[in-house]
Amino acid sequence: MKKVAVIGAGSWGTALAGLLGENGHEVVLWARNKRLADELNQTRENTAYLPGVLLPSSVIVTNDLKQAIAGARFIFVVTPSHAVRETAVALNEMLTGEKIIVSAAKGLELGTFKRMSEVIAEELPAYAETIAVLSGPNHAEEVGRRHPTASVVAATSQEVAELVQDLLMNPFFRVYTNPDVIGVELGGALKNIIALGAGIAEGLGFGDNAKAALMTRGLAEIARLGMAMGAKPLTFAGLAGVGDLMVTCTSRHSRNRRAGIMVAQGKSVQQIQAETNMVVEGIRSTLAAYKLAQRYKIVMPITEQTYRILYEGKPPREAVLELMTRGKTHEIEEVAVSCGTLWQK
Ligand SMILES: NC(=O)c1ccc[n+]([C@@H]2O[C@H](COP(=O)([O-])OP(=O)(O)OC[C@H]3O[C@@H](n4cnc5c(N)ncnc54)[C@H](O)[C@@H]3O)[C@@H](O)[C@H]2O)c1
Ligand SMILES: O=P(O)(O)OC[C@H](O)CO
Repeated sequence: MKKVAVIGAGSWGTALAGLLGENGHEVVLWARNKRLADELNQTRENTAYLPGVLLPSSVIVTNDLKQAIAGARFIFVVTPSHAVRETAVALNEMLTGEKIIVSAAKGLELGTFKRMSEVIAEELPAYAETIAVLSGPNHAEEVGRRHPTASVVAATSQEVAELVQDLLMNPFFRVYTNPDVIGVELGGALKNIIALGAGIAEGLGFGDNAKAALMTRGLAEIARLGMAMGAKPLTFAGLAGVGDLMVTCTSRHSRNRRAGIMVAQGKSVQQIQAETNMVVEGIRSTLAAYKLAQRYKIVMPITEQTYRILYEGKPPREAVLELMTRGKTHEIEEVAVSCGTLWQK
């Protein structure tokens, strides 16, 4: 049994706290909102973020960060990505002793365009070597209901990755390790952009062909940017790459896909954010990836069109037409580029 703190009581933090509690660990879940913490302690159900799932009685919920991390060997950071830096800053004043920090947020920081593990390492330099990243096709709604799920833990230290793997593994949650932290994090952040696109296509009334094309060509551009940023191409063929891309583009649970449908219905980013209490990470990631593509001089047509729809008000049908009528290109050569062999070209 290990002491674990889970920071963030949204859908994913709540599901992870439940999973860790069921695995027999001593878990404290931190909720920003005291009312939510009190309600969770009493009813065990997070009606706002994970209705229908009951937390095991072993999980304690608090809105006192110091209490949450007291004695914890493992700290899961599960806030939305835009709150990860402020969370790490707050933790920095409190952390002492050996800790493993697990980043479970899927996004890129606006302005710096840093990955979440980079943000955490910057604010918690003493723990830079013991940061792990958790990613993969993992909807909280299904993990909370013990549906068979596979996930991946990335860390530069194999020992750290295996400690987190051992903590999480159980008969319904299977965890793999991967040393490619950059690839695992970028796969999780960039797939949300393609999910927005898949939702837009769905909202426009297009069918499965369009979605399959978006997913496949989306993966090619994720891999292109990822490799330019130092990721290993094969990671994108794994759970944090194609696995997460498939689930987020097709699942009824996907917030990014649902937001894309709303975009196709003519709603603005502001309207969508006002209408949902849940984070839609792809909205910020689209802006970050669009800027990163310029910085690394990578062609990312789907990301670019998604950016133009979200941030410049381009009509979605115009964006689709532009994607479909781009200059001719060669799939195999591009796949080879995605796989690294022609990367120097
Ligand atoms: N929901 C999933 O299935 C899932 C799965 C894997 C990864 N993730 C990732 O986990 C992260 C959290 O997502 P979620 O689905 O749990 O979010 P959510 O939308 O369900 O809940 C967000 C939570 O964050 C809190 N929050 C908002 N702003 C905050 C701030 N400034 N400081 C602290 N807390 C704040 C909210 O009060 C709420 O409890 C995201 O990066 C998401 O991509 C989610
Ligand atoms: O599918 P979304 O957009 O809800 O994102 C949630 C997780 O990243 C799925 O693994």
